[in-house]
Amino acid sequence: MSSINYSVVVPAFRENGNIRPLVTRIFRALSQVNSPVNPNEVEVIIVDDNSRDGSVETVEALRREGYNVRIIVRTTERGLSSAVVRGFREAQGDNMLCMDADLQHPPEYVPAMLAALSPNKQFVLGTRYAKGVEIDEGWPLYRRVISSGARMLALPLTSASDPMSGFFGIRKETFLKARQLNSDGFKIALDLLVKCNIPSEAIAEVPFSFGVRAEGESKLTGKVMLRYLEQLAELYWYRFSGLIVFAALLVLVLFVLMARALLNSYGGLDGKAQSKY
Ligand SMILES: Nc1nc2c(ncn2[C@@H]2O[C@H](COP(=O)(O)OP(=O)(O)O[C@H]3O[C@H](CO)[C@@H](O)[C@H](O)[C@@H]3O)[C@@H](O)[C@H]2O)c(=O)[nH]1
Ligand SMILES: [Mg+2]
Repeated sequence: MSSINYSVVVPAFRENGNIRPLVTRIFRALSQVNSPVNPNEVEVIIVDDNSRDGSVETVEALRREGYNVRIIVRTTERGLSSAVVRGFREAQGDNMLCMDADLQHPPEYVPAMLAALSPNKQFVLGTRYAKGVEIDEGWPLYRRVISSGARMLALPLTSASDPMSGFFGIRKETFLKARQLNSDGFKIALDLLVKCNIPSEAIAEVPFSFGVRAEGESKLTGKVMLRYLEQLAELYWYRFSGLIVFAALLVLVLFVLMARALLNSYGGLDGKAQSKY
């Protein structure tokens, strides 16, 4: 039986410069005396979309040095969310974490994030909006505005304080229950929270200080933001369609009742007094 209990999944596109510091820092953090998680029970899975920038060679070198890391290279698919889903499907651990490659999610929080998962806490969310943590001053104002807007729009869907952080974990048993996942765009955490129907008491939150990208460039484009709005519309329908249909039926019934009352007041529906108008 595999002794791997924890899988850290990292979607990566053109992140070669960040992979070595990411992996070495994750395992260094796990090897600290106070780490709640045994590093020998952890695997790291990089899901790369055929970057061809030396990422494969970097991972091979790390493996030779003894780090439990592997890389999946996808050649026919692209996108952050679908890369995460692929990594989760291939993960051996019952406890799975998703984090970015660019060190904006500091690897030093990985032990606490992994340890927060348990049968009672099926989901863990790294949150940037809590006491004692901060967002790096170098993170641009326009990104802060977009992030706040995106967060507000998601408020009716989940009680989680920062479903947009991109730093989150889920238990495999819950992930396997997800139906109709939307693997487009960047917001896989929000999709999982809604589609797995995770109650607020099953969500653990771990405050973390959000950094700036170490190397390379962000892949968040206008198209990705548009996809987010489409995804929100789908999630609102998913969660509230019953309510929307009920409200529509209620309006229809009220309309019919009002129409009947109106017709009655003009002489009834029995045709005694035909309309003069
Ligand atoms: N495999 C794969 N990985 C991708 C792709 N696009 C992005 N990634 C990887 O996904 C991670 C996040 O991408 P960034 O380009 O760094 O995105 P960001 O603008 O910093 O946004 C991140 O932070 C936001 C928090 O403000 C998060 O909301 C967002 O989900 C993401 O985590 C990085 O490791 C990046 O390489 C893709 O098409 N394919
Ligand atoms: Mg980033």
